Amino acid sequence: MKINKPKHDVNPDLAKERLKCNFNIEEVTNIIDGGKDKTVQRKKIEDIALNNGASLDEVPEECLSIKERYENAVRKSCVYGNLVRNEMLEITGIENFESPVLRRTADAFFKDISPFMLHLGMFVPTLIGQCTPEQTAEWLPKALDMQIIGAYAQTELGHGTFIRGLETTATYNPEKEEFVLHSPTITSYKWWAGGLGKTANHCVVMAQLYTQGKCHGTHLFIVKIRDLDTHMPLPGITVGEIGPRMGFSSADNGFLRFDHFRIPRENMLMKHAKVEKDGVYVKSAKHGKLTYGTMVFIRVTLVSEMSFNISKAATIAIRYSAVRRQTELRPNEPEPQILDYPTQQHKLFICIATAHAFQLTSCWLWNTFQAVLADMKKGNVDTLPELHALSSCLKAVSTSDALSHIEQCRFACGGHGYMLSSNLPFIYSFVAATRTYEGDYTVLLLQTARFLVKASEQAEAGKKLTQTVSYLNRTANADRLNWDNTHEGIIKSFQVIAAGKIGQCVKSIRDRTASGMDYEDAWLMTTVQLVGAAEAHCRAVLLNTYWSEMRKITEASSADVKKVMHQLAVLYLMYWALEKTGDLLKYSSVSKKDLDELQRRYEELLAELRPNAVGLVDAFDLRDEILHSSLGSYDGRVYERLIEEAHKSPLNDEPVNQSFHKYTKPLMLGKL
Ligand SMILES: CCCCCCCC/C=C\CCCCCCCCCCCC(=O)SCCNC(=O)CCNC(=O)[C@H](O)C(C)(C)COP(=O)(O)OP(=O)(O)OC[C@H]1O[C@@H](n2cnc3c(N)ncnc32)[C@H](O)[C@@H]1OP(=O)(O)O
Ligand SMILES: Cc1cc2nc3c(=O)[nH]c(=O)nc-3n(C[C@H](O)[C@H](O)[C@H](O)COP(=O)(O)OP(=O)(O)OC[C@H]3O[C@@H](n4cnc5c(N)ncnc54)[C@H](O)[C@@H]3O)c2cc1C
Repeated sequence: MKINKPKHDVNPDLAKERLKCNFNIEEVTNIIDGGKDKTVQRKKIEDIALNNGASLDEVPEECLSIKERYENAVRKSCVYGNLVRNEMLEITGIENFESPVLRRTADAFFKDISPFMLHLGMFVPTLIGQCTPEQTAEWLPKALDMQIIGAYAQTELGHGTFIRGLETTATYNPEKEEFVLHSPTITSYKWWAGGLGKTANHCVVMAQLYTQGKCHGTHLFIVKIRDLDTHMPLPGITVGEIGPRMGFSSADNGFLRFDHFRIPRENMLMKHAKVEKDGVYVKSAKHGKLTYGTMVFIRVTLVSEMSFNISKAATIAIRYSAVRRQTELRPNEPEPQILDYPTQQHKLFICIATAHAFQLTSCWLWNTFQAVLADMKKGNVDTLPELHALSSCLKAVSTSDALSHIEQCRFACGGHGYMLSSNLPFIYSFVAATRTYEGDYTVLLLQTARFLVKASEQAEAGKKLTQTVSYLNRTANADRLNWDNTHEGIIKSFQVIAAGKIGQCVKSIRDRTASGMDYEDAWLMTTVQLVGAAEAHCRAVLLNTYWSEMRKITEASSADVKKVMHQLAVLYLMYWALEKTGDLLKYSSVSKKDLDELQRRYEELLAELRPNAVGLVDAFDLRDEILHSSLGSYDGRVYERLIEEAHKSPLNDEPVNQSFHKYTKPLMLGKL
């Protein structure tokens, strides 16, 4: 594999690490990309970006003012958008406009985020999923060609989670064949939509549909909000940016208020329901939640997005840990590389394993999603509830785990990890938002819990369950599992933990209703347990999927690659078994001796993986221009880069800042 040659000598410690690596890095890269041809395609697309000015910021993004950051991000988005439409989509195929490769390449342009991300990320998928064929023909080519730029405006100031509580109204007027969009209250302001504030000229709006005097619940509408020539907001539209946030600093999350704003009838997205010219409401969907389709799609894609973000953080922290030396272990001996500390390995190797676990699970989830779409095309919506339950918990757990692993990577880099130039704070604040957006962590786990409680009751009634919950059929009446210290044994024990927790929830709800509580209150009182049960189910799914997909995908691999991929998966199983010892003690016959043995094996495994650590992150094949990190670049010139970045601080533009003469000196002289 052609590695982009570093311009400088590689740090000697990092160079030695690469010599220690005992597996074929390229083979692992191919596995991560999904095949050799995919690696070639990815590199070709990355080359297009890198040869066309990506990563060329004279002043680092973080040193710019809010306005400058936004303007710079728009400039780069236009260069990038143009490359996407003219060159990159030709390689991926237009149907793969959401390809992870495009997403990954975007990072070569944006350290933070593109104000156009939601255009490709949510606006286009909504058009694809929610339009009739005629509407698709009208809107999609314009959107893909970026003749129109869109946002997804669902959340309001008063409601994000509870979609049915949204207050924006779309009232049909049959005389004019128009909908009137209106924001009746302060809490009905649309709030948060990415790109809505200043960038978008169109948006998809979720609003309560009224026709013939009746409310039919939330539906989607496409709305032009700005003049395409002047970009001025249209009369009846108040639109702006919501203000600085923890991250997303180069984008324009927006607010939007409608004042009796009129749109043609044809602008209701009518794939699943429509309003006839005379105002008659017709529902064609066989499932009530198909208008939520874009959210399911994004939840599915976020699992792979989390894999990518953990792999970036792990690459930075592991390369840095190979370069950094700290603390004398024995007098007069050189200070060890911090990567030699088992505590450091404990923080970091799980990140490599998790990146693989999420990548393989995301491919499996994507295939499941495609199968459900195919079912729905044939009119069968029976598989949707399982997909909703699965995508909800995997979105919740993958974003939450990614966040805590990325924070560990930052801790692992000590003070330098706190520097924006390390890129870890950017990665962290980007991922922090994913735990909330597209469905809050707790809320989504409670969605999964609804499905699990029903499944558990069906298992109790002797019904055969679908694949991801079929373990409930086997474990419904199991009390404590006999501990079996094999890999399959660990996976089974997680299924027993999940089944036990779900069973306990069902019991709590029944006990509470039996003592006179109504079902809603009994459910509410049990929600802390229900969240735990859904998380446990998700862990069982993740462990099982990672293990079985890893075995499948490495079947034809070389012995060394097989070995190291196997070691990572075992590490993942052991890490989580040790994290959940309380649950294991409760739901299996595991003994203190078994757990001590597991801990010993885990520590040995860390040592076994140690020589391959740098090779494993090199296999993620993240070019420096995508990584944007003073600590994580391929050549390991950590200290030189930290100094170079420090010199870029605008505060170093002059030797004395004017504030000295204005304020400090008068203070020193008692003249203030
Ligand atoms: C040009 C250059 C550009 C450069 C760009 C770079 C390239 C980029 C390329 C790609 C980028 C990809 C990255 C994408 C990044 C995306 C960023 C996204 C940003 C964030 C966007 C948002 O956040 S949008 C807003 C999202 N909002 C939410 O998620 C809200 C969460 N709430 C809900 O989903 C629901 O309200 C609820 C599920 C919590 C409850 O719903 P509701 O109250 O209506 O229903 P019930 O509780 O009564 O449930 C009824 C019944 O229905 C079931 N159900 C609920 N939802 C679904 C569903 N979606 N599908 C199927 N079934 C569902 C529910 O479980 C109940 O079932 P029962 O059988 O009755 O139990
Ligand atoms: C960076 C970012 C970008 C975003 N982009 C967009 C966008 O492009 N378009 C868009 O429409 N939206 C967007 N959002 C909004 C996002 O989807 C919502 O913030 C998210 O769905 C959570 O809703 P909320 O803010 O109303 O939180 P709330 O629902 O108010 O949550 C607050 C707390 O209450 C708890 N809670 C709420 N309901 C329940 C319940 N039923 N049971 C138990 N606990 C509950 C939650 O767990 C949480 O702890 C974005 C948000 C962020 C942060």
